Amino acid sequence: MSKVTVLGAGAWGSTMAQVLSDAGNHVLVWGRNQEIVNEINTSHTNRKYLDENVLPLGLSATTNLSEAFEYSNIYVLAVPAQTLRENLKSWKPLVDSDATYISTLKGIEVSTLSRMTEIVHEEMNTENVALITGPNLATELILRQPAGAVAAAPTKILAEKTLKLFATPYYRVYTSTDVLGCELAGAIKSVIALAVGISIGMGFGENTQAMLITRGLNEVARLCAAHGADPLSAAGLAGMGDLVASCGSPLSRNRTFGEVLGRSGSMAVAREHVAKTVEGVASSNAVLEIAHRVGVEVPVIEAVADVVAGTISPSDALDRLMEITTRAENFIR
Ligand SMILES: NC(=O)C1=CN([C@@H]2O[C@H](COP(=O)(O)OP(=O)(O)OC[C@H]3O[C@@H](n4cnc5c(N)ncnc54)[C@H](O)[C@@H]3O)[C@@H](O)[C@H]2O)C=CC1
Ligand SMILES: O=C(CO)COP(=O)(O)O
Repeated sequence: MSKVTVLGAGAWGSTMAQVLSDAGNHVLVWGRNQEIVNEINTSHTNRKYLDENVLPLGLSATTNLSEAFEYSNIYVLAVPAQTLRENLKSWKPLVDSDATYISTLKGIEVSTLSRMTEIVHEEMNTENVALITGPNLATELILRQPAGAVAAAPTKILAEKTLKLFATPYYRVYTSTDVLGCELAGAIKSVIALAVGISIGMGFGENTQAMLITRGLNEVARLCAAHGADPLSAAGLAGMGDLVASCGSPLSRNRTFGEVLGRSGSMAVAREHVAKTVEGVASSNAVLEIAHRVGVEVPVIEAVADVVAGTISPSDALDRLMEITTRAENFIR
């Protein structure tokens, strides 16, 4: 049993806090919104993000950063990807120098093309950084529906430590030392879920979705291989697992955003409809640039990045995808 601080009181921070609490840890959640923090402490709910679900009664929350960082030296990060660096900079004077950081984020920083664990390395000057990722829709996990995840860290010891922190009878956590592959897979799935959503919004069915998911998986594997990561991470929970969950579920915010975008053709309408964290929108161009940097072709990701940028319509993007000359269907090439 450990003491753990969860940084972020949105859908995912609150869900991770419940899992950690169920796993027997003492958990304090930090959030910036006083009303939400009060609600967690008094009625044990977070209605804005998690409807009427009742959180563990032992779970408490604070807006006080000093209190949050004094509480423990295990910090679970659950803020949006694009704010992580500025958050870490402002938290730095308060953190324990021996702290362990566990990222739960699924995005790429637009301004630097950094992965989330790279940002923690850079800003906090530590190697003690793990991540937990996989097919984990908050709205299902908060109901304690059975789910699996992968805890990835640079060392087996840290990966095992992360597994032990999170594992519960309903949350099966596997380990990996392929941080790069697992993290890239998590960021890319957000983009592929947008592609699938767009196709649904355009009125297409399962065949189109299956093609986008499978070719999207291929893009994950090729990007992993080109970066020296294990391409087989693409076939695990972080890759295929998360693609199945996010692309297959109307609960995915990325898929839902894509659906509205595919139907309306308007980013403004989609933003209005899904006023939540939609990592694939912010990250699609960054993922594309990462691919271009290593010379990997990623047509599905490119189509999404162009639609999000407004340089091509959803239907022209799909036409473009369908016109690409097909080759042998190798998994990694
Ligand atoms: N919701 C889900 O099912 C899952 C989400 N994730 C990842 O978790 C991360 C967070 O997503 P969610 O919690 O779902 O989003 P959310 O939109 O539900 O909550 C985001 C939280 O971050 C806070 N926030 C926004 N800007 C901030 C800033 N500048 N500084 C500090 N806090 C700020 C918001 O107040 C809110 O509490 C994302 O990277 C997402 O991909 C990962 C797995 C599942
Ligand atoms: O990461 C998730 C599921 O694994 C959540 O997906 P969305 O961010 O698309 O809602």
